[in-house]
Amino acid sequence: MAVDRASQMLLSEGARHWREVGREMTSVHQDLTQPQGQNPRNAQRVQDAEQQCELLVIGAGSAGIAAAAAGQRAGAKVTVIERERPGGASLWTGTVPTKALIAAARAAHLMRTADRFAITPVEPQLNFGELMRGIQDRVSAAAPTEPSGALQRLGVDVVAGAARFTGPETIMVGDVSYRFSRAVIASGTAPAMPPIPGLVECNPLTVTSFWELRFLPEQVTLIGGGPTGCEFAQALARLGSKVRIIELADRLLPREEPEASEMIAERLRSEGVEVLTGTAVRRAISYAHHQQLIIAGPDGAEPVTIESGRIMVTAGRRPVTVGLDLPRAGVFLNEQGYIAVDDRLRTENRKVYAAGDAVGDRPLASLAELDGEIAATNAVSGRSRIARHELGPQVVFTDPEIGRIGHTEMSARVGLGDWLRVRKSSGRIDRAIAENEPSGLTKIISNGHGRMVGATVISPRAGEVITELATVLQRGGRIADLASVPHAYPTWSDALWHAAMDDQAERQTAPTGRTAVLRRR
Ligand SMILES: Cc1cc2nc3c(=O)[nH]c(=O)nc-3n(C[C@H](O)[C@H](O)[C@H](O)COP(=O)(O)OP(=O)(O)OC[C@H]3O[C@@H](n4cnc5c(N)ncnc54)[C@H](O)[C@@H]3O)c2cc1C
Ligand SMILES: NC(=O)c1ccc[n+]([C@@H]2O[C@H](COP(=O)([O-])OP(=O)(O)OC[C@H]3O[C@@H](n4cnc5c(N)ncnc54)[C@H](O)[C@@H]3O)[C@@H](O)[C@H]2O)c1
Repeated sequence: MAVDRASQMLLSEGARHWREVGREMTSVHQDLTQPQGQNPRNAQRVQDAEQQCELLVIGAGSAGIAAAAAGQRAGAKVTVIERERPGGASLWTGTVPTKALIAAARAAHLMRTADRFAITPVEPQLNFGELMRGIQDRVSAAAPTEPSGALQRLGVDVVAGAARFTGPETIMVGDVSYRFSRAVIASGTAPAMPPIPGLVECNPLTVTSFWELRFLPEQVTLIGGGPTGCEFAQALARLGSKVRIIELADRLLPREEPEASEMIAERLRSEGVEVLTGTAVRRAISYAHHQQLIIAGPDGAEPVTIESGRIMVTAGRRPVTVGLDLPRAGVFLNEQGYIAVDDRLRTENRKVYAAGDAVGDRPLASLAELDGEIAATNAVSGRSRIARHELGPQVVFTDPEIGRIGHTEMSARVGLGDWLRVRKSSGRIDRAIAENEPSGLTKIISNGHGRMVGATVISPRAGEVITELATVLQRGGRIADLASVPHAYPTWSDALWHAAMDDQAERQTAPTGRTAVLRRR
């Protein structure tokens, strides 16, 4: 069967095969969608039109692949429907290629700033086309190591095409109908396009189309200063573009600690990026050879017109639900437009679960994988596992990196109220001194029982450092535990240990016990 051939192809090793699978799937899909009579294979298809499957997964991104692997491990026969390429946004346009771009940009930055190590600095010569080809090679190389490796061994059926619900237990792909016992929707997100008049006519770049560029734009204006905007702003500036970043909120990275926003804005400015916060883009205008933006600053000043260079939209993501015909399945969206689920990831249709970015919350590849696994095991084995996203660390891969787990100070005050303790230290540890790195930040927020509820680390490799705290939080979050574990010296993780030790010392020396050192709000 053609679909089985596609599935067989998926089992084969290597990045090139992924592309071939994509092409093969496209042709399978074309076969399936051609009018009957033009293709004899369709006659057979229509005869056994309704396929039965135990667990049907829509989307083969991080969440879908994890769901399929977990479902198959739990004993179900799993079918995955994917309309583009298995791997999803994380592999092809998001997590993996951005980190490859950032690594190249960092090399350029080190060359330019080598004088801080008494090495003659040089202005790097960039071959952008070669860089982009190299990034694609690295993405392809990462493909077999994605969780899809598990699918390869487990023998999940993979069907190419776009899934659409036709009822509470049925979906269509092309003209083939599938009846499922359980389903997991893992359809992900796509770049959001803010409703700015004239923007679409300017054909702005997005994180999806960026990877098709063959020349580095001389000038780029990024609209949106979240993680994507900040990572791209720094990388593009380091590679040699003249970069401007416009953020609607009054600071970059508005979901992070204000100290993180400040440090990143300062660093970006020092590397030549123009940072405009509290700024609204009123209109975009496309001319034959250039583009302009009309922007309005925070102070109620008159709007001004600026030359934008190439525009890139990094203003967030929107869930991919159009075309799924969710109401036919009795699946509904929440107020933000994401698929509404309970904490066990079940939709209002008890047979249908949803996972990953499509359910909103915290759109991260690591959490999408966790979601996928939980949704599939709950669906197949009737368990009631809860997705605890607060235990998942997240990282903004700027330089310095910003690692966070759990609450920020602000969200802790709103969410937990009284008896918060905030321990801040500059991160001026021996490793930073040895490497001549400027100070960073370690901020640990704990409750009155000495248990951590959130932390932010700003330093080189903060992504590795923060992950240690996931284990601490999982085991109850006692800061005393963190302080009691020797940390290798001199490492960046040392900053955590110092912060924990300071916290312990302060608690013990508080003259009148708890109230003396805790701030009541
Ligand atoms: C620029 C950028 C950088 C990022 N960096 C990081 C990072 O450093 N760390 C991190 O943890 N996360 C990062 N992320 C987030 C991460 O990429 C996402 O959280 C992750 O991809 C979500 O996985 P998902 O499976 O939920 O959705 P997706 O990866 O979007 O997969 C959804 C899949 O469903 C398919 N699909 C949709 N509709 C249908 C349909 N009707 N029928 C069949 N198939 C369908 C799509 O084709 C797609 O393959 C980044 C994202 C971006 C954009
Ligand atoms: N390192 C990482 O883990 C990483 C990196 C990139 C993206 N991601 C994930 O992908 C998701 C999307 O990231 P993102 O940065 O694209 O989106 P985001 O929603 O996190 O940030 C978008 C930013 O754009 C701003 N914005 C929105 N409309 C605007 C407008 N009209 N003008 C100016 N600014 C505007 C918002 O205020 C916000 O700060 C994130 O939630 C994140 O989880 C993760």
